[in-house]
Amino acid sequence: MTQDLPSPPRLETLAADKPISLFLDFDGTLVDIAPTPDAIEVPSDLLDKLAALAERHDGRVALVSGRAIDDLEGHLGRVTLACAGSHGSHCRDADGGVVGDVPGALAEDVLDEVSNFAAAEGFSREDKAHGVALHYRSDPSLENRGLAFAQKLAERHELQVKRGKRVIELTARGGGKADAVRAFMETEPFKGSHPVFVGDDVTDEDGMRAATDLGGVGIAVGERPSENAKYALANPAAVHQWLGL
Ligand SMILES: O=P(O)(O)OC[C@H]1O[C@H](O[C@H]2O[C@H](CO)[C@@H](O)[C@H](O)[C@H]2O)[C@H](O)[C@@H](O)[C@@H]1O
Repeated sequence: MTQDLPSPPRLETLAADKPISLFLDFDGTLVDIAPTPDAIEVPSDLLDKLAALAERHDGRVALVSGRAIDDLEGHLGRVTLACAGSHGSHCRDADGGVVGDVPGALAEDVLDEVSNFAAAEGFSREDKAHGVALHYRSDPSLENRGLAFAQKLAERHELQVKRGKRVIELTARGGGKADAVRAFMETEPFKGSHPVFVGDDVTDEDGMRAATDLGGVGIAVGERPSENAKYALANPAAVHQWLGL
């Protein structure tokens, strides 16, 4: 780990004087980064362990992922925790009820343009209910071309561009991991607790900032220097250990 941040106190210590909520990113935080989105290795008991963690914290655990919720469920099974997909565009409570506002899907002509560009330039495309991602892990030299394309398209269609690990994404404006944290924190069982956001990527900075603003902390995972984290953990294995999964 290259960043100069201390390890967090033990989870039990952090939760000793005040109720905390755990907001957990998925890729790079709970599972290791893999060559393609579908190649991740997800322990078969991960969801059960997360459910047990949620039970220990009276339901105050939420997954906050860039992936669409359907995609997460394809890897984990039916998620019975609070959950935010597509970078916080779609938030669901533990009973499946919608939390906060949900933006619409991207317009067909935008999706067609992204699809044509991806096919012509060698990106791998990931469609989501509330956005679309262009992956270039197999050829990092595509980054600048992908970014220029996404920025122009975002300007023309009033969308936002999100950056991640070897991925460029387009989503509707508004929404994000900060909004997801804030929306959950206004509802039970999160209300009145101190949010702890754990994540590894650029989009997680928003979640960490929101958690800090609301009296909690951010925990960065891995080597990427973080502007908003107070603590750091080396990798997903260290996250599992810290969470007691
Ligand atoms: O917010 P997250 O849960 O961390 O999701 C971020 C993106 O994760 C996935 O892409 C990343 O992980 C892939 C598997 O390790 C990797 O192949 C890819 O290069 C990474 O960018 C996911 O596919 C995206 O939809 C998420 O936005």
